Amino acid sequence: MSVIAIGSDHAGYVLKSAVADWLKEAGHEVLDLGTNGGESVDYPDFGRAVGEAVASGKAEKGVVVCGSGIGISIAANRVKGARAALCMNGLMARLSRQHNDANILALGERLIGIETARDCLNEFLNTPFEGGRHQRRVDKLSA
Ligand SMILES: O=C(CO)[C@H](O)[C@H](O)[C@H](O)COP(=O)(O)O
Repeated sequence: MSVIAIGSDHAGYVLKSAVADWLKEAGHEVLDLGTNGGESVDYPDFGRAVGEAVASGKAEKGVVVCGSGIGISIAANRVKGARAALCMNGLMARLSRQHNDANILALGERLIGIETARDCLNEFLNTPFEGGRHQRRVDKLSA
């Protein structure tokens, strides 16, 4: 199985812990880049850490979580090579893989329920990129 980097701020810590458990259950190696508790921290630090782990190849994919998922997805996407997709349901996560070859899933702990988060993770991990016309567009993102 693959190495998956995870990171969150304080507002995403509980969901990040659940994500870590789900990933381990599925046989993945988890690279947990923090935060490690509920004390207030800044999401840019953790979004960047996960973005760098994925862009450098240290991890195959990543998952980032904050309260809304917005701030930490912005932070991850500032790293060249990171394609973080903020998803609110399984269909968004599936499309982020099929069309965008997303390599980081962003979730908002304060906005989605635990089962929806699990659906998002399953779609993100198990859906292949479709390539074809989408490859040309992803190449433009990288250029
Ligand atoms: O970046 C965010 C909002 O776009 C995240 O939801 C943060 O987790 C949130 O801003 C943290 O808020 P807090 O009031 O400091 O807990």
